[in-house]
Amino acid sequence: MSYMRQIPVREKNIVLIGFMGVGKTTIGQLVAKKLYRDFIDIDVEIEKNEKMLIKDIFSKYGEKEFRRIERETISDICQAKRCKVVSLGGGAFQQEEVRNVCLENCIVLFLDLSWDRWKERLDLIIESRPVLHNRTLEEMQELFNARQDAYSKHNSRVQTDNLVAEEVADYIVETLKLGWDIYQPQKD
Ligand SMILES: Nc1ncnc2c1ncn2[C@@H]1O[C@H](COP(=O)(O)OP(=O)(O)O)[C@@H](O)[C@H]1O
Ligand SMILES: O=C(O)C1=C[C@@H](OP(=O)(O)O)[C@@H](O)[C@H](O)C1
Ligand SMILES: [Mg+2]
Repeated sequence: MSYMRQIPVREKNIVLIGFMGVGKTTIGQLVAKKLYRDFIDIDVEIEKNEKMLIKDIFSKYGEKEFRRIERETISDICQAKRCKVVSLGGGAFQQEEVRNVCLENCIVLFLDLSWDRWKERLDLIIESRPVLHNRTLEEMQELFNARQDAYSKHNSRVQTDNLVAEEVADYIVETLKLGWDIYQPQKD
């Protein structure tokens, strides 16, 4: 086993994962403010670095290239930074390298939302999420279901169905402070 320097828990980045539209960006910002930490949204980092919107990266270079950029951005940030709150894009955790780097270096929180509640948010998010374009609702549900396996690798899960964003953020802060429900996921 390679030698790895342990990161003190209170310095670990807090990483939010979950399907697109569950609230990672909105809630990540709130959690960062409540914990007096900097907030990093991986999609915003990518847009800044590439000087392009995510949907334009998809249309110009394709999803495969977006995933490469996404993987490298997450890997760099999760290894180099401390004490941040980091929101990933909803597809990032499908990549094994992303899961490994996050679970080895950070506290990974899964924002869970039921399919029925998620459907109600579709109009809010569809325009800026190219992965949803040209898919029927049934196909979106298949994608939603197919991704749950990757999200099951986390250190804690927050069920968000009946909570507004502020309530989810408060719950996360309490969870972190009191060490509720923080566990190690099973290995792949
Ligand atoms: N807990 C919540 N309850 C209701 N609406 C929410 C909640 N969290 C986020 N939203 C709304 O859902 C949409 C998607 O949120 P966003 O933070 O961009 O999600 P993600 O980053 O996971 O794709 C936004 O319009 C946001 O205001
Ligand atoms: O789930 C996905 O494949 C994606 C989710 C988006 O982020 P959010 O989860 O923040 O919407 C963004 O990274 C990109 O549009 C692809
Ligand atoms: Mg987001």
